[in-house]
Amino acid sequence: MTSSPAKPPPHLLREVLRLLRPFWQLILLASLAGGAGGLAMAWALSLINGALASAASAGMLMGLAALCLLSLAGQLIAGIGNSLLGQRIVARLRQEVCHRILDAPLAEIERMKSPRLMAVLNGDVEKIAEFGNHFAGYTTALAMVLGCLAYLFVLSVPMLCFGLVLVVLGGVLNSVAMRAWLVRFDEARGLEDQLQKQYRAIIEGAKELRLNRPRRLRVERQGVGALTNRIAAVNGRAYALFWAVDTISIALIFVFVCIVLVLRPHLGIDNEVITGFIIVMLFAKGPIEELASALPVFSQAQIALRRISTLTAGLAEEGSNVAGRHPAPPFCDSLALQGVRHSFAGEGGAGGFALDIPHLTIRQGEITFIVGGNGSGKTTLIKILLGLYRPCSGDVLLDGRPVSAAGLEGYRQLFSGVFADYHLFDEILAGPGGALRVNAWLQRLDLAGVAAAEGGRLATTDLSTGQRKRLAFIHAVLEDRPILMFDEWAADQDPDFRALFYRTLLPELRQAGRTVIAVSHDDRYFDAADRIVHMARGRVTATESGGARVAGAAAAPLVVHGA
Ligand SMILES: Nc1ncnc2c1ncn2[C@@H]1O[C@H](COP(=O)(O)OP(=O)(O)OP(=O)(O)O)[C@@H](O)[C@H]1O
Repeated sequence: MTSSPAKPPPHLLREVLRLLRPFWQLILLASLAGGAGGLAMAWALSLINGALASAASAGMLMGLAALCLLSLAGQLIAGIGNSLLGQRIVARLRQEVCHRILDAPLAEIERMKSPRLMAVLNGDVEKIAEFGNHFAGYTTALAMVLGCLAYLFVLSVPMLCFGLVLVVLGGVLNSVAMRAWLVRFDEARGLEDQLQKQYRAIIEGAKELRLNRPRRLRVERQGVGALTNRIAAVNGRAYALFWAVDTISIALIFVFVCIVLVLRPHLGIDNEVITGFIIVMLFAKGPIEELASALPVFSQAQIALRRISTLTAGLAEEGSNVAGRHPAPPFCDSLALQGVRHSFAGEGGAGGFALDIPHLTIRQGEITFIVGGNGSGKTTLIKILLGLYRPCSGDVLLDGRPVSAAGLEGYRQLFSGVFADYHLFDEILAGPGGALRVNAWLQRLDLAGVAAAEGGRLATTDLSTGQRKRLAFIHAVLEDRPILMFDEWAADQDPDFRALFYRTLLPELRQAGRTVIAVSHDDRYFDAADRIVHMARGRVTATESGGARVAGAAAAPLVVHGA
């Protein structure tokens, strides 16, 4: 079972072009409309300038009205087109990031840690959404500025040169400043990753923080307080720089207007050209300011896009095509691990962990318990058996045949279960007769009074810990998969439900032809298993038959491995 390795992060420009490519028709339409609007506006400015210099004729006024209409229509179409474009790109980006997270091997998601993933989903994607929301305004402003330059070109080449010098000066100034504020925004973004951890602590640690005042003060002052202040200071410096550059850019416009006025007698350029230049400069001030205000948002979007590309490139793909059909393969005889080794590297001086299973068989239609001390590797073994972790070496065998990478998605469809750190979905995916079956199970597990189900959706999942776990059991059973896995399911059930689980539910599942793999510490009920796999320090130390098939079945002897 192999996955394609993580790729190096793509070049930013290539990434932007890749995102834009599917929308080229919309981009073309919006650009043409924006360009036409900008040119019409430039032409209208020239008519206004002409009308100021001489009396306006009726034809000129009609032409001016037509050009204004054309300019407005161009702006409208470009605005709507670019808004749609911005929104579609953001939607595509959101879908892509979610897809990459869903498609990545579980081990990588666990390695990335949820605060980092949440920071990308909530922070970076939203930063790009913010840029996307203003995208139409920026492109309209750009069309206006280009239209103004076009008018200057028609008006007089020296005036165009003045305009271009102004644009180049402003551009150089902004790009130098942009480099400085990119560094600051990047630093702030790094701090935001740490802030996500603190957010998680104040939400998930709500109980502990209310009980422990010194810890709460630590989180509040040294965690959230210190981090938010540092982010504010770093972002504040970046924005101060932006406003300084913005003010200088606007001042440049006035300086150029003054220079032209002062030099007018020496330039030998007639008055109409000079007034045209001044009108254009003052008109272009608004769009130029709008474009300048785009730069910090653009810088932040650039950082966000780089982070998203680095994250998604860092996530290897399993290559599972979930859109295709992946029926579960038949399961007739056994699941087995053959020569499986898997290891976790230790972090910060910790020793790491290695699982080493030369051979292990789980028989179809049996109840197998996996038992052992904390940290002995039971959950890791389960994740390998269910195809969630790919072992570093060795094979997972289904009915004696190795599960290939291509068959992995189908193989996983053989299982449902309740993990120790399960997630309770509020929609129950039960097949035909779903509602009736859900209600019957709710009755049976004493949940009918607290958790009603309507249209396959649970009215509430705000229940006690044990009740939530029973709901998770209902989810797992109603998925009708041939193999069910329970990781310490009964640990938080009361004695009655614990007994129901081991003495009634598990035997019923086996009776119905299901295979059950359960991690358990309940040695009182070990006799409920057909087979017990003992683990210690990442190895299977013994397998023995339980007492489940009592009534005359000769208990197989304890087989001690590696003794
Ligand atoms: N994602 C991971 N990254 C690094 N180490 C891990 C990871 N998951 C588990 N480990 C390490 O592997 C070892 C075995 O963990 P595992 O969860 O399989 O034990 P377990 O037998 O299920 O324990 P418990 O009975 O406490 O649930 C532990 O020492 C743990 O620190």
